[in-house]
Amino acid sequence: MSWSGWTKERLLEEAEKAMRRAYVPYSKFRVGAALLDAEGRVHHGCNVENAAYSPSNCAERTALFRAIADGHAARSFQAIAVIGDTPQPITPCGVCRQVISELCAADMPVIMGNLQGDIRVMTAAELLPGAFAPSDLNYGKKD
Ligand SMILES: O=c1ccn([C@H]2C[C@H](O)[C@@H](CO)O2)c(=O)[nH]1
Ligand SMILES: [Zn+2]
Repeated sequence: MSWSGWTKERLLEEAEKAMRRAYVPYSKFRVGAALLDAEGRVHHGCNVENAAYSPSNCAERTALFRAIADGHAARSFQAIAVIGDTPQPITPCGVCRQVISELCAADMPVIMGNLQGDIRVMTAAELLPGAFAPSDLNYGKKD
């Protein structure tokens, strides 16, 4: 079994639990994420909005930042599942794609789902070809 015994469906169930905890007074659009770490444990994330709108954080970034803050190494994660009440499997926003591209391995699966049970899987690299990368920061620097 892949992913420490977890399946896409069970990770999406965990993401759906997190979805219920979303703080979304403005959009009323709940999103949940479940990030699987190297030890097979799940870190939940939900979207957390703000009256000033731009400080709002997506479910995917909440889960990733939470796991990093808990001491998990960047690019050590096995998978992330994301779910929303969308007609097709939910698709991460551009900001989250950029964060996923830095904090997850290029071949890490991103499992996208909706409440009807539709599932789509893409790798982190497929979600953001040409991402701005840490190596771009140092290009051309003398020391
Ligand atoms: O993949 C996504 C897409 C959107 N949102 C959030 C941002 C905002 O709070 C609400 C509406 O865009 O959904 C996520 O958390 N993840
Ligand atoms: Zn996002």
